[in-house]
Amino acid sequence: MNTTPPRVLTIAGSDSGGGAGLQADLRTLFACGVHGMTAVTAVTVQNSLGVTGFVEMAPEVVAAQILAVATDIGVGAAKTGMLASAGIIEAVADACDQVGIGRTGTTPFVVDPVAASMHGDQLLTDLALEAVRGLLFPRATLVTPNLDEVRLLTGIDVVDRAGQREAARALHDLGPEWVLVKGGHMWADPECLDLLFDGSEFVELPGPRYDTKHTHGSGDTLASAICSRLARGEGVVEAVRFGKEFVVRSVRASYALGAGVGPVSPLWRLEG
Ligand SMILES: Nc1ncnc2c1ncn2[C@@H]1O[C@H](COP(=O)(O)OP(=O)(O)OP(=O)(O)O)[C@@H](O)[C@H]1O
Ligand SMILES: Cc1ncc(COP(=O)(O)O)c(N)n1
Repeated sequence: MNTTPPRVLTIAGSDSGGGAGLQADLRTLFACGVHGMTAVTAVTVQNSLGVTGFVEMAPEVVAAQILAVATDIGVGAAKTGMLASAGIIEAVADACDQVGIGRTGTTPFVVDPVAASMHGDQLLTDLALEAVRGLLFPRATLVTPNLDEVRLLTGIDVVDRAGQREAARALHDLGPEWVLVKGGHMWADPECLDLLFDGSEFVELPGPRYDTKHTHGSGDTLASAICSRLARGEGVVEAVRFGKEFVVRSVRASYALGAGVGPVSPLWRLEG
């Protein structure tokens, strides 16, 4: 009999182009040696040029998927991606409470507050932002906003490293245990510095900025790689260091796809 690997649940939307969303999560989790499970929130019509539409799942179906896998298979860590609406966020918060995911329980919970695609297509209604702040952030072990999401959530327009620290403090005040302010969108910075904060100590995670436009799915890849380590029982700092190294190598391995933006690739982990 083989040993059962660690299990991670992603609560996210489908990207028909296969570069982001739950497809990026599943391939990252696979490359990290983890059994991935999905609670599908929405199905997007998407390719390398952007998102042209989506349909949402009914909130009770999202909740039922979470309960089905958690009560049978078990969840070592969970993450959220595209959540689409306030109704889905309420259902996710309630289902997570029922099965011990997040700070009301013991299972690490990573909230990636996806608001729009990298092409600027909206993936969350304006009303749902308040639910992200009020219902998800206080339950999160770790939140991983990019700088556009930081602006939407806090009103802070981060343009330099001092602003990144100010934003980390403001986000921590919303209730998560840890905050990771990602620096991929700090375009003037020659590096991609991600900043981790637990309310008292800052941990800087420096990294190169590769000269490529093919970074679709980098946020999902980072959060999934982090979850693969949290599900093994690692601490947040160790898991985030692993995730950062993993995503850097995945950006380096990114490839062109279609006529637009290609995805980062976790496939480097499976080669050789
Ligand atoms: N060009 C790049 N070279 C190296 N690392 C990068 C690059 N762009 C982003 N990253 C890293 O990828 C991760 C995701 O960062 P980013 O700030 O772009 O988040 P995101 O907008 O949620 O990602 P995406 O929307 O592309 O899925 C971070 O660790 C960031 O530092
Ligand atoms: C279903 C889904 N989830 C998340 C993203 C964000 O990824 P990106 O910012 O790389 O477009 C996306 N485009 N689609």
